[in-house]
Amino acid sequence: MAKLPRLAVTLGEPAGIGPELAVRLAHSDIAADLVLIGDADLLAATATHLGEPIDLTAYDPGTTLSARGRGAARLLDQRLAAPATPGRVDAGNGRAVLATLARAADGCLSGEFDAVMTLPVHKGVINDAGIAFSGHTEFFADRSGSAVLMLLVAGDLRVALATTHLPLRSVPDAISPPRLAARLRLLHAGLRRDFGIAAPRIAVLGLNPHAGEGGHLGREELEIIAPTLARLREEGLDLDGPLSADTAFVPERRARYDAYFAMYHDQGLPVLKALGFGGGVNVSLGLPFVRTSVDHGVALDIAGTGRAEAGSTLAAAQLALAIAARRQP
Ligand SMILES: NC(=O)c1ccc[n+]([C@@H]2O[C@H](COP(=O)([O-])OP(=O)(O)OC[C@H]3O[C@@H](n4cnc5c(N)ncnc54)[C@H](O)[C@@H]3O)[C@@H](O)[C@H]2O)c1
Ligand SMILES: N[C@H](C(=O)O)[C@H](O)COP(=O)(O)O
Repeated sequence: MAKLPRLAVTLGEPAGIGPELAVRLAHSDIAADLVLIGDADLLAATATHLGEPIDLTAYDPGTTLSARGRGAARLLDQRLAAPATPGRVDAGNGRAVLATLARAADGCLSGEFDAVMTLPVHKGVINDAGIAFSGHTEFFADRSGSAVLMLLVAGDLRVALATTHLPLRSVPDAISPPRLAARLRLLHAGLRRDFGIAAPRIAVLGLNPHAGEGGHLGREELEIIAPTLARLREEGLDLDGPLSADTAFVPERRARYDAYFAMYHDQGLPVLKALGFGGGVNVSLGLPFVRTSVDHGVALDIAGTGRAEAGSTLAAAQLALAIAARRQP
C-alpha cells in the first residue's frame, strides 16, 4: 500500500481551542499520517475532557504509515513549561509554543514532513514572553530565508495581502514597488502551481479611499501601484486595478477574479471572514514547503467548552495535502 502523506500539525496556543481541534482532526477521516506537535499531557487531557479519546503513538521519523485509524495520530512531544488552563494564557509557555513551530519548519525543510498545518497561536502572549513575533507567516519566512505571501482562501474567494501584521501607521511606507511586484509574482505563480489556475485574473486594490480619486485622496495609486501593475502586465500577469476597495468585492466582480490582492490585513480579511468564516484556510505562498492554517484565532472565550467548530481545521488539512500532492515532482 502507498504511504500516507505526513502532515505535521502544531497545537498552537495551549490555552486556546487548538488542542481540541487537533483531537477533532484525529477523529476525522483525513488520509494522512498525522504528526501532532505539542504537549502529550495537554492532548490527552483535552481528549478526555471532550469525551473523544485518541490513540496516540510516539512519533518515530523512520516509520512510515500506509493507513491511519479514526482517532489515531502520532505525537511529537514538546513539553509545556506549565500546565495549561483553557481560556487563560500564560507567557511562561511562549517559548514552548515557538519550539513547536521551529520543529515543524525544520522537519518540512528537511523533507521529513510533506506539509505543516498550524493551529492558532496567541501573538500577544509570545511577545509577552520576550520574543518578538508577529505571526507564523513571518516566522516561517525568516526560518526558511524566503519571501512569503499570505493568502486566505474561502471557496472561490482568495485574498492575498501586500502587507501582513503591521501597525496601520506603517502600511503606506511598506507599499513599495519591489514589495508589490514580488508579492504579486508569488500570487500569480502560486495560483498556477498550487491551485491549477492556468491564467489567473487578479484584482489589485488601491490603498486610499476610491483608489485615491485621481490623486485627490492620496497619491500611492498614481505613483506606486499603477506603474508597478503596468510593468507586471508586460511580464504577462493579468491584473486589474488599482480598484476602489469598497466596491471591489461586489458579487459581479467576485465572479470575475481568481484572487484579490489587498494592501493591508484589515482591508482584505474582514471581507473574506464575513463571507467564509469557519471554512477558510490561510496559505503561505513562497515558502520552500507547504503550510496552511485555520481562518480563525485562539478563541479563548470558548476554549474548553467543546464548542469549537472544526470546519476550518479540516479544510486547512485537506488543502495542505492537496497542495503537497500538486507539488510532487
Ligand atoms: N492562525 C493563527 O495563529 C491566528 C489567526 C487569527 C488570530 N490569531 C490570534 O488569535 C487571538 C484572538 O483573535 P480574535 O479574538 O481576533 O479572533 P478569534 O478567531 O480567536 O475569535 C473571534 C470570534 O470567533 C469565535 N471563533 C473563532 N474560532 C472559532 C471556532 N473554530 N469555532 C467557533 N467559534 C470560533 C470566537 O469564539 C470569537 O467569538 C489573537 O491573539 C490573534 O493573534 C491567530
Ligand atoms: N492574519 C491571519 C488571520 O487573521 O487569520 C492570522 O493572524 C494568522 O497569521 P499567521 O498565519 O501568520 O499566524
